[in-house]
Amino acid sequence: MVQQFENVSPNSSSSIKVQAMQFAYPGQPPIFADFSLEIAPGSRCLLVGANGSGKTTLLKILAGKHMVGGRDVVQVLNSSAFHDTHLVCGGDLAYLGGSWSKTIGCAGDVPLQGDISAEQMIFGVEGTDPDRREKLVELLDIDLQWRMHKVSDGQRRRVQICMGLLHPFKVLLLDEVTVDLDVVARMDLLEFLKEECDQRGATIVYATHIFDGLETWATHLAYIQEGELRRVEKLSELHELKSSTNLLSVVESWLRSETKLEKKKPVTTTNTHTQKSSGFDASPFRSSRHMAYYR
Ligand SMILES: Nc1ncnc2c1ncn2[C@@H]1O[C@H](COP(=O)(O)OP(=O)(O)OP(=O)(O)O)[C@@H](O)[C@H]1O
Repeated sequence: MVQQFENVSPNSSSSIKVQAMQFAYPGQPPIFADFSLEIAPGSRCLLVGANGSGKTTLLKILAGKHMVGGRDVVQVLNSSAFHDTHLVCGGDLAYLGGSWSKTIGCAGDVPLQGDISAEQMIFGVEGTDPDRREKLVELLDIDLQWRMHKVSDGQRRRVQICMGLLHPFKVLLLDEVTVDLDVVARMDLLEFLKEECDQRGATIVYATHIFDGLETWATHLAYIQEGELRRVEKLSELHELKSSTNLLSVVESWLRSETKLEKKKPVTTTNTHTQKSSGFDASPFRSSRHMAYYR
């Protein structure tokens, strides 16, 4: 069944449309078996779930980094996320995830670092509007003289974010990129992204474990458990949020109840089974979800 945000009128086209998607990494059981989701233009959707639940995999699929099914299965802006390369090449679809390494290459086992300035990185992106570039450099408080191999993790992250936002995207996929930012940079960036949605109708999907300040920022929330879409709702209609102090405690209670369900399983089995399960349960390798911690 397709889950759709309630503010999408039947006639409006979705920015993102996933229909009955199946996906597995080679040699692995499927992460997504029958996954459907629609996101309306202008939405700021938080993607939440436990470590290993499939958030990064979903964002990468939406970003066209994995080929999944036919052309109709994963659609972004009415085009195939994987097949229609103009989406990414033209800048309409932007993905910001992962973190930059200081290493730009290696000679045998020896890592090599290049001496490149922030200015060279940012001005190296062609076809950008100088006013937008200046606004982003100022917003992210970037010193164009920074040498990229000498800056801090947060400073390097600012340059990465700046480059990713230079083109006025229509759909932006964010995979926990604010993690290294200080609180001022993070709040300023969130405000900028909100304006992009409100003023230009851009759509943002943001996977995160940090919920500070997001109660008023996000319009929607999608919750994934082990590749299954458990909830997708307007934030203003999330009934748990009305009786909880904040989003963090709502998501915490969801994830804690996942753990409780799993821990209950061995209790219902026979003694022999229980003993085996207990031994396995004590192992750090007991499930892919827990394996996520060791990556
Ligand atoms: N390249 C890969 N090959 C095989 N399995 C993978 C690969 N990448 C991720 N997985 C597995 O896919 C599942 C989903 O991983 P994914 O990275 O999408 O989770 P996540 O929700 O983003 O987790 P986190 O919150 O830790 O970032 C996990 O079980 C993970 O071990």
